[in-house]
Amino acid sequence: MKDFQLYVITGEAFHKNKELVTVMEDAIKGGADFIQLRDKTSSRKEVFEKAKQLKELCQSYEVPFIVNDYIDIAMAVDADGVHVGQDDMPLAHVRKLVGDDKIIGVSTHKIEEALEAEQGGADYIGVGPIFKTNSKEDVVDPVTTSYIKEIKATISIPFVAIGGIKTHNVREVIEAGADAVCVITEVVAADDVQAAAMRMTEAINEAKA
Ligand SMILES: Cc1ncc(COP(=O)(O)OP(=O)(O)O)c(N)n1
Ligand SMILES: Cc1nc(C(=O)O)sc1CCOP(=O)(O)O
Ligand SMILES: [Mg+2]
Repeated sequence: MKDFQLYVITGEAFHKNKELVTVMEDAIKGGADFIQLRDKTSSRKEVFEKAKQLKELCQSYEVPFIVNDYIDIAMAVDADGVHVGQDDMPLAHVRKLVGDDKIIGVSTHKIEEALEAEQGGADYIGVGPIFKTNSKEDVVDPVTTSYIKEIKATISIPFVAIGGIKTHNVREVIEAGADAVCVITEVVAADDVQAAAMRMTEAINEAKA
């Protein structure tokens, strides 16, 4: 899996008057280097159609494309991978279904979950929520940036910090040890999505410098 630093997840509820593909293309133009389709409300048929479009978009920019929750749809559109949570199918079975060449990301909120995902063969883990977020309904309490330090000291596979990350607080997240951050609203809810992604990319690069 190639390195990434700005992972952007779709959030159509936050850009009601703009097309999904336009928003995600603007995010990529602004520096998003990993994309996930996350859709909790559409029919499976609609999710499949969106996945097909985003796969084509991401492929044209050589940006990995991940599907949240729907392993079958990820496979059907030949996505680069899937993202699963703690309540989804166990990792070993996801791996059996998708094969060794696909990326599997696993959400984690505590060290035991992170170690289990690493030992089970996840390619990366999501670590969060770092800060308070309103973008996910069934979210646990913030793990805070000090937890990033703990993860960094414990885990060897790539991890991405997620939850309430904004341009104004991303420095804290990077300084705590994250190499990559994942956002929904900070990018997709912006009036100018490309500019928002560029601001986030610059803030990450400045914090890493
Ligand atoms: C990169 C990344 N990290 C965490 C999540 C959350 O996934 P999950 O726990 O499966 O919850 P839902 O997103 O399905 O509500 C994620 N999607 N991506
Ligand atoms: C989808 C998701 N998963 C989280 C986790 O902690 O696993 S937090 C989150 C929402 C992230 O959205 P925003 O950048 O708008 O806060
Ligand atoms: Mg999920």
